[in-house]
Amino acid sequence: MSVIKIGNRFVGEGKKPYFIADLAANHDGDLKRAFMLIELAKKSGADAAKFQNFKAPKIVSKKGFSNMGNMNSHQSSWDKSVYEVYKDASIPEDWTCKLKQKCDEVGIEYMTSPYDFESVDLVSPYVNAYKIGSGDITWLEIINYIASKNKPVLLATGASDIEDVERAVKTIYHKNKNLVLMQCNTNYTASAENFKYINLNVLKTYKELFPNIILGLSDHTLGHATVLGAIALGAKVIEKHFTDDNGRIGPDHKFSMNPVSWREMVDRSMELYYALGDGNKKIEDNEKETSIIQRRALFLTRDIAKGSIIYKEDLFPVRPIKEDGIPPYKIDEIVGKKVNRDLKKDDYIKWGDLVND
Ligand SMILES: C=C(OP(=O)(O)O)C(=O)O
Repeated sequence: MSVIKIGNRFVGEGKKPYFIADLAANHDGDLKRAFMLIELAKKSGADAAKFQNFKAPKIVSKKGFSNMGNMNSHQSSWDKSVYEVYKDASIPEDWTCKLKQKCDEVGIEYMTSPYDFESVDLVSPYVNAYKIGSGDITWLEIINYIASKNKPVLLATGASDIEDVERAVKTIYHKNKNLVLMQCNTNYTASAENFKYINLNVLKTYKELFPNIILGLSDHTLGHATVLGAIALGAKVIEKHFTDDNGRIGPDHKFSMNPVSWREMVDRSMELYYALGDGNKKIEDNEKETSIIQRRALFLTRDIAKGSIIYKEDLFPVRPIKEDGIPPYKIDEIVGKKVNRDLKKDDYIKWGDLVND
C-alpha cells in the first residue's frame, strides 16, 4: 500500500487515520453556518471539512422522481421534491473561495465532491484532492475527468458491485495512482438495521484485489463500531457526516456525527491506531522493566561448594531475572557442570559461575 499527500498530511501505510467531516448540506444554505461548522469540525479533530458542489439541474431530474412510490429511502421523509431539496442545498459558486479561505484560516483541509464538469473546474484551484460520491461510480466520463486533474482521488463505492468498482478503479488508476478506495454503504436512514449491510470485510476484498491502493470507509451509521472495525482492517481514511445539531431540519443532519460523537470517534480511533502497532512480536519498550520483574531466573536451592557438580534439584526458577541471570529453559545446559566458586543458597546462578569444559 502506498502513501499519498493531501495538503500537508501524508495518508496511507503507517500513517494516522485521516478524518473527513462531510458537512454536505448541513450548512442549511447559510455561509456563516458553514464557517461555524468548519471551526467545529476542526475543534472536534477532523482533518478535512468536505462540501458538495452540485447544481440541481445537473444532478437530479425534475420529473424523474415522480411516481416512484414510497421507497425505503431517506428521501421519502423529505417534505419538498428531490429537485427542490438539491436546489436549496447547492452551494453558490462564490462560496468556494470563501470556504477554502476559512478552512486555511482554521487549519483544516478544504475538500469537496464536485458533481458536474463545471464544478470540477470551479473547485480545481482550491482543492488538494477530489472526492467522488458513490452515486457517480458509473459515470466514467466525470471519473476520468477528475482523475486527469492529477490530484489524489477519493472514490466512494456505496450501492455498487465489484464490477462497478473495478471499472471505476481502472478508469482512475491508469492515469492517476493517488487513489483512496472507500467502502461505503449508501443508506442515509440512520437505522440500526444498517449495521448488517456495512460489510467491512469488503475492505479485505479490496486489499486483495488492489494491494497498492489506500483504503477508506465512508460511513453513515451513528456510533463508532464501523470506524474502529475499518481501521483494524486497514482503512486509512474515514469519512462521516458532521453537524452541530442532529435535531435540525435538513437532509443530512439526522445521520451526522456531532462534535461530541466526532471527538469520541477520533480519540477511540487514535487509541486503536496506536494499539495496532507494527506487527513485529518483540518485548516492547514499555515492557522492558516488566520482563525483568515478572520473568524467572535459576536460583540455588542450597549452598554449593567450589568444584561441586550442579544437580537439577539444586536449581529452581523464581523471579526476577537480572541481566546476567539464566532463564529456566536453559537448565539442561547447566545441570552436570561444576561451579568455579562457592555459591550460596538463594543466589542466582550466572554463566560466569560455571567451569568451562
Ligand atoms: C455522497 C458522497 O459520498 P459517499 O458516497 O461517500 O456518501 C459525497 O461525497 O458527496
